[in-house]
Amino acid sequence: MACLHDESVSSAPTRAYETKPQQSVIDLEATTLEMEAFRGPRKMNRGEGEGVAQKEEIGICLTWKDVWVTASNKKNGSKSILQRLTGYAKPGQLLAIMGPSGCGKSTLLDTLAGRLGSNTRQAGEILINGHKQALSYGTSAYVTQDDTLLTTLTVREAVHYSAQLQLPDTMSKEEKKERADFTIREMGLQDAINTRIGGWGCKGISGGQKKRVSICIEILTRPKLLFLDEPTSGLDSAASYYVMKRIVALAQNDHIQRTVIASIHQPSSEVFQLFNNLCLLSSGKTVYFGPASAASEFFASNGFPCPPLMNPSDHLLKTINKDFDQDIEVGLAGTKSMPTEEVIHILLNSYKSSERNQEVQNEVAVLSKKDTSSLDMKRGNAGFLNQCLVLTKRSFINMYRDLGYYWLRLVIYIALAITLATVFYDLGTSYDSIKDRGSLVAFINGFITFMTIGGFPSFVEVMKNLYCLSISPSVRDAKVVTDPNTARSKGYGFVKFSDENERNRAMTEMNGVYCSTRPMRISAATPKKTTGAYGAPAAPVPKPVYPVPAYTSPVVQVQPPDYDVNNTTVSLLY
Ligand SMILES: Nc1ncnc2c1ncn2[C@@H]1O[C@H](COP(=O)(O)OP(=O)(O)OP(=O)(O)O)[C@@H](O)[C@H]1O
Repeated sequence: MACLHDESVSSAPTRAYETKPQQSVIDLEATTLEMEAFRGPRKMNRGEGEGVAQKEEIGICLTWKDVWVTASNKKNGSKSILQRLTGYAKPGQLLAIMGPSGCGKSTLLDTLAGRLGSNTRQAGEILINGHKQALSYGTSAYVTQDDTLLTTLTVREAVHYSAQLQLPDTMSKEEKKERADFTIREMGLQDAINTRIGGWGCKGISGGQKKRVSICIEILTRPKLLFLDEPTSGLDSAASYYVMKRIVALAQNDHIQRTVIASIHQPSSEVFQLFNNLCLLSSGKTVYFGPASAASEFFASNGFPCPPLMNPSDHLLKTINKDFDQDIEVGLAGTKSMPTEEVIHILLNSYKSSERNQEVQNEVAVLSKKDTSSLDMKRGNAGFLNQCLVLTKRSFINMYRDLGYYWLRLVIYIALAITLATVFYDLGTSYDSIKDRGSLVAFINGFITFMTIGGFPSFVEVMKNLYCLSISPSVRDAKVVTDPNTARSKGYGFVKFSDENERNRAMTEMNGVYCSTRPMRISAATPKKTTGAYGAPAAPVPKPVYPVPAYTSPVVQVQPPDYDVNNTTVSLLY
């Protein structure tokens, strides 16, 4: 069974928030210095490396060779998205994936992270340190383009709660807090630590800070491989620069040589200089792969030099963007006169036959043969009971601060109670009063049912996650844990597997795998119980409400609170 933590449970329409000043660029510079000081000799936390001495951990070399991705749909048949891509990402380095919109940047990132959609097929070889292996929980992290944060929490709360949930029970609460605080500092967020995240209807931290909070949460487990999808989207050039600088600092961390792969739209020249390697795509093909600093030279050698004082990344993207080729015909494309199709053709052929391409093939061959089998791939997370307690506490804080969800409902219920009491006052004991009482009960039931519809969107989000799990042939049963009073999802659920082997396999292979928009956090839902959580009586036999169209017959069911059918269960958080 699976325990899903739902970040999206009740995002508030209106909230009060603390008025902490926004972090400025100057603050960020100060932060960098503070961070360096903070990074000085320190005792390692448990989980960062079990020993006291700091030793450099083995990094992750990711290589991919001749990767093809095709997507198919009923209307258009199959379409090739990526074609014969070869490349590598090394520890301590930042690889940027660039290209015009729709060229396949996100698809490449998803392919490498193993989170392609079900309507896609992939071919080719993707190796982690020379081995074909799944990325397990804690080894890698994926920061999506959209921030999924609870808007009512402060930065400190958001990161602390995530640390309590993600880090193993072998770490004490204090150690988890220390890790969270260190990570907040690492991302330069200490000045905004007590500011609420904020969202629609209430201003909280800035977009760049939100992005850094998302990164913070993802790197709590100290992943060695970090995927970032458009980490600078929606940010101004200064904020983009400081976010990227933090990311580079993460890659070159003292004792974890992280491998960072980021898809990026439009880097400024300063941001461009931060990239170690660049993968430039056009319509799913490699136009250039190699050191970012040599990309302009490659273009110049093919007759497309970067004009003086122009941002090199702007030049690269402008040269291979064919979306606006009709502008050439009407003379709106400035000095550009050759059709872009032709330009791309020249560059693709030139790269294919270049020494650079040969170097990349050789490097991939060398990295693929490297034996680093001692890579630690398994990491634990918090126990089931601990997760339940943390989630309940966090959910309570979220509801308490959410004007729409909690306080407005309270006011509505009080107003309704007064109205009904006035209308149905002094019914008496006559035969007619029985009908009146019946109407009153029917009205209240109808009203409460109507009010619970507000929780439906978050319920759907959790169902999506459970569906992902339910399509596995080994899954026998799944349920979302809901509030018995409101029918609203509590943000987690359970999945039951056919046997313990299947459960153990799922716990190894599915931890951290993306379902819908978030990574799953799976752990054993023990101990076996005959009563509900917190001493509640055992749940009644569940009523199936959500049939899953699968080849076995797993059924996602909605049940009243937490109980564990048997020990072949896992809890799942996201
Ligand atoms: N699962 C899919 N099914 C069908 N088509 C897909 C699928 N995934 C991606 N595509 C198509 O592949 C192309 C590349 O998409 P992708 O999202 O990788 O581009 P991108 O370079 O990240 O774009 P942007 O920069 O605008 O985000 C697009 O035309 C997209 O419609």
